[in-house]
Amino acid sequence: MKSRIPLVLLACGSFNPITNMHMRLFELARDHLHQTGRYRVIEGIISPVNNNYGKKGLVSARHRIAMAQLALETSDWIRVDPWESEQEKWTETVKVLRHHYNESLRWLQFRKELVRNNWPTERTTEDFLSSLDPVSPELKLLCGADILKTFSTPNLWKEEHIKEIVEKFGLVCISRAGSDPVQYISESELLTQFQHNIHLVTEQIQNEISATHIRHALCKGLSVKYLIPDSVISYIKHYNIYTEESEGKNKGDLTSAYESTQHNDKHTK
Ligand SMILES: O=P(O)(O)OP(=O)(O)OP(=O)(O)OC[C@H]1O[C@@H](n2cnc3c(O)ncnc32)[C@H](O)[C@@H]1O
Ligand SMILES: NC(=O)c1ccc[n+]([C@@H]2O[C@H](COP(=O)(O)O)[C@@H](O)[C@H]2O)c1
Ligand SMILES: [Mg+2]
Repeated sequence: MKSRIPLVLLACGSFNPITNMHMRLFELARDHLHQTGRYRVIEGIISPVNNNYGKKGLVSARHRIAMAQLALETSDWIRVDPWESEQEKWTETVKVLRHHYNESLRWLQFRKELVRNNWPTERTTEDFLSSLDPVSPELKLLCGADILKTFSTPNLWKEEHIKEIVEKFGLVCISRAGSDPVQYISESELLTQFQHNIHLVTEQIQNEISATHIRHALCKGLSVKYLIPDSVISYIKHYNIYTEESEGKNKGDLTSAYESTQHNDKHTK
């Protein structure tokens, strides 16, 4: 395992709320990447989208992050990162990838400094030194197949961003009911060109868990037990998060966040 490329998986999305399937995406991706014999997955990061994303029914990032933290208490390798949600506005996904990539390089630099300065002397055992991986980790975007479909939605993703995602970073895409990733790739010249950097993973135990279904069930007072962790159910009940009122939030027009970014870009050039 040591000679393999260290790899970090980043999943972007609403996580409104986090579901068991969101966490399974990481387990499926890690198994698949390990089976290639080339990678060693070292970390998983969940990045809940900014409040300004403008998606229908999107509740505050404060709650979405707290719920993800509770859900991830049972994982020793996946964590939630608030950076994206703390920005002033919605951040395009490629910029979130760039941020986390730079962070992983900074962390690597920091660890190299530790070794160079021979710190901590008491723990500078063979074991400790060998745990300081000198190889830069790769960072890949982890998503469900529905995201691949949105790449062809007019005005939603910039062409150069899709190119950077599939060329520089790479994609791990998990199958999802109703989505045909092989078809989306064949229909896109760009995705076809970089398909060697797109890992398609099939979930054999099919299900149709979606956060929208969970929210709708909660609004109707129906049980969501065994679809999301008990700790998250308790949190939702405690703060009465998903109600008809919360479902009515925003117009659900996803291009509005994108258009405001375009507008700002024009004015900062
Ligand atoms: O209904 P919405 O609110 O859209 O919620 P969702 O379940 O699709 O969840 P997110 O949008 O927060 O998705 C975050 C990521 O998880 C993926 N994902 C969520 N549920 C999935 C499932 O059941 N199978 C495969 N991918 C899934 C999705 O494609 C995104 O890449
Ligand atoms: N141009 C872009 O970078 C772009 C466009 C649309 C959605 N996204 C991201 O994809 C994810 C989609 O999440 P939802 O499925 O919850 O809408 C979000 O993290 C969002 O920020 C990115
Ligand atoms: Mg979704």
